Amino acid sequence: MNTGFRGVIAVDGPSGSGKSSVCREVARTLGLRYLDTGAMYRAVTWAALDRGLDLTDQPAVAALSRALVLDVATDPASPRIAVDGVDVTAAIRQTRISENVSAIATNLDVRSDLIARQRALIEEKGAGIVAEGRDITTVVAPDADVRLLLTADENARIARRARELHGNDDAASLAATHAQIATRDARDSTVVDFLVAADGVVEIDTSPLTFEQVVAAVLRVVSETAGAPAR
Ligand SMILES: Nc1ncnc2c1ncn2[C@@H]1O[C@H](COP(=O)(O)OP(=O)(O)OP(=O)(O)O)[C@@H](O)[C@H]1O
Ligand SMILES: Nc1ccn([C@H]2C[C@H](O)[C@@H](COP(=O)(O)O)O2)c(=O)n1
Repeated sequence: MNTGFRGVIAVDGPSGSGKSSVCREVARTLGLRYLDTGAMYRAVTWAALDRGLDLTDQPAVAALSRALVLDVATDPASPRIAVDGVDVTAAIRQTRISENVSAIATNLDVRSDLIARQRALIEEKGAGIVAEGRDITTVVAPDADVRLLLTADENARIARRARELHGNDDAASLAATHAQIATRDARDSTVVDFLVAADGVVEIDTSPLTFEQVVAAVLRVVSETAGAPAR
């Protein structure tokens, strides 16, 4: 479906709320670009580990971030990211990156650098985009045409991630996933608020909804606030 909507859709939410999967599908449906800002924090983490940096050395990590060439491809059918010419799309999903990315995401100088890059990507080409992360509705693109917060209760988020990572949501998988998600969200929320909707941001609680229902709910909000027809 290509509706003619060419605006900016900003989406935030905690880990496992469904941002990436839902936003990719919404972008595909509306014929928009798709920006996964979390992938950019992960790419800087990959580079810092690759260079053997101490992640707590904030000035050194920020200097590295500013020096990196980040190529971000925003086709929702195949979102990719490269660091200094190395495609790290798969590598940034490794557990070692998930375990270390909060050290980078809480580095305020890295945030300034990546926020500037994200704004440039959002404005690029004059084409519309769905951008998702933790601070898109509040900091990166507070003037977006559509602003959404996807939430889900912690149990739902942990079960989703356990099924994705371990193929099931038995007790052992839930316990392993709980530690990862809760620790990361707690650290990340020290620098940005992605748990409470800011003024003007529409919250969708995805806990009781299927993936398809969430996509439909987002398209409905887009239609209501920006005039693109819902499917
Ligand atoms: N409504 C839903 N019901 C069940 N599973 C879902 C739903 N939405 C997404 N999922 C699944 O939950 C998992 C987590 O979704 P996704 O990666 O999109 O979350 P996220 O908010 O982007 O998390 P993160 O910020 O950690 O990357 C994926 O396996 C996805 O397919
Ligand atoms: N705009 C953003 C996007 C992401 N982060 C942080 C939060 C996570 O720890 C990390 C990776 O994000 P994910 O791929 O899990 O969505 O980056 C952030 O602080 N701000």
